[in-house]
Amino acid sequence: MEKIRQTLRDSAAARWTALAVVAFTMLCGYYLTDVVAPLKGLLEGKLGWGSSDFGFFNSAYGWFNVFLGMLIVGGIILDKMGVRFTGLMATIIMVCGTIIKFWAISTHSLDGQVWKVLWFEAPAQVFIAGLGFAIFAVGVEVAGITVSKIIYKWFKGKELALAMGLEMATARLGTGLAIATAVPIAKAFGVVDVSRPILLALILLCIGLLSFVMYMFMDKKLDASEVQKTQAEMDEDAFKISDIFKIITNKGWWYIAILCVLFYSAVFPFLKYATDLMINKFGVSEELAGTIPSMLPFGTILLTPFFGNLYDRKGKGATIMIIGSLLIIAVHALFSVPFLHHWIMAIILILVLGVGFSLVPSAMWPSVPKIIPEKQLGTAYALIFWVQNWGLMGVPALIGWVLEKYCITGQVVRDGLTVNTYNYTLPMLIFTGFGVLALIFAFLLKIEDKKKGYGLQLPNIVK
Ligand SMILES: NCCCC[C@H](N)C(=O)NCC(=O)O
Repeated sequence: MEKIRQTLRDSAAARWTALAVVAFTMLCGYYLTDVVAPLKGLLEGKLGWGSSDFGFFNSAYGWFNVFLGMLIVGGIILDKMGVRFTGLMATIIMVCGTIIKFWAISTHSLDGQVWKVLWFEAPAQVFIAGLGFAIFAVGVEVAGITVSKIIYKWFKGKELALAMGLEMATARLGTGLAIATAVPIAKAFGVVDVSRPILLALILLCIGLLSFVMYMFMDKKLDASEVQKTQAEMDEDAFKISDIFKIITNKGWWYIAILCVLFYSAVFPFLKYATDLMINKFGVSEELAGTIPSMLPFGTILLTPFFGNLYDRKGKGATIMIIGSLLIIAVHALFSVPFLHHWIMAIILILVLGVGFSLVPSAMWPSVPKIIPEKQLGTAYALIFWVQNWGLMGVPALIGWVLEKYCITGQVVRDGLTVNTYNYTLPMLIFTGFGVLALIFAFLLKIEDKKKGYGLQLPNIVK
């Protein structure tokens, strides 16, 4: 009887260790991504950043990923050069971008300078910090698609959605820690220093880089344990530029990409303003304001793997995405109601948002390999991230602009610093609108799945 060949993938210890190592790198990346958001008030009071400066800085996340198409380039590099090269390149880029951002926030050499670049006028510090963030964002996004491909490599036909859910949960731990710790770290030792949390993030990222180097050894071992392909098979499997055309002419892929941009636009940009929302609408003190939004990522830490596991075993991926979108709509709509301003309500809504934010990603990312073949997977994920980055870039800037133009209600002195107060009804209605559109695309995806038989409603584990 022919013996079934075992590879390193078949060792549960090896594949879960590989997951833990790359997930830690993502945790470090997400910490830096979100560490500035809770500092909005301090940036306004200490460094003179207005809401539109803050929105402009946050939009830098997409400058290179979107306009220079760096994410797409990253996806192509991933499919051509493999996960080791691309992951290492991405983590080094993250570190470089963070060094620039840290310098911009900590230096006084840019004080008083205002630059005008294209249509945008902002303090030089905002531009340079944005430049660092934009470079970092290329790294963290390319790392994200690389890690998705790594997980697929180790977990296909096994606990794929659970593994992806656990990776996202670990990354969200980075977001939660960033939101909860940024203000206390900036205010530690009795001296307010907004660059201090960024320095901590930089140190974490260097450890994340080392962690990825460790993964590279595991990846080499995995490749060595698998059946070596013949030249003909390798040629057949090689990624071709024409594959991009195949991806973007796939209706199912478009539905996922559009659902992704709409859904994430209602969550990540919301998180950037959530601390400020807690202060302005729910009257929470600045010290504690980050605690409530930080419950969202912490809530998703258990639920994303839980729903991933459910998808692996029971299927119903498209339905999971529909329910998640419904929850997002309900939460943002309730956040926009002016008379619901008790902090307990804020906690309840954030927790429900956490459920919605666990449901959609736990089903969406593991569904991509059901629609797109493995050799195009890096590019397919990269293109989805690219579409998504339009939202991650545009929506924070839009909300910052809306706040400054239509929502200022007065000024207060907090910790000796004069800052604006805002009415968040309009921004929350905008977030609700994204949820409604996401729901429509979740339904369209379900219909397309029924037509094409992608198997989104089927379990991932092959028995
Ligand atoms: N604040 C981090 C933004 C990461 C965006 C990334 N493109 C992504 O969608 N990753 C999957 C996830 O659910 O975090």
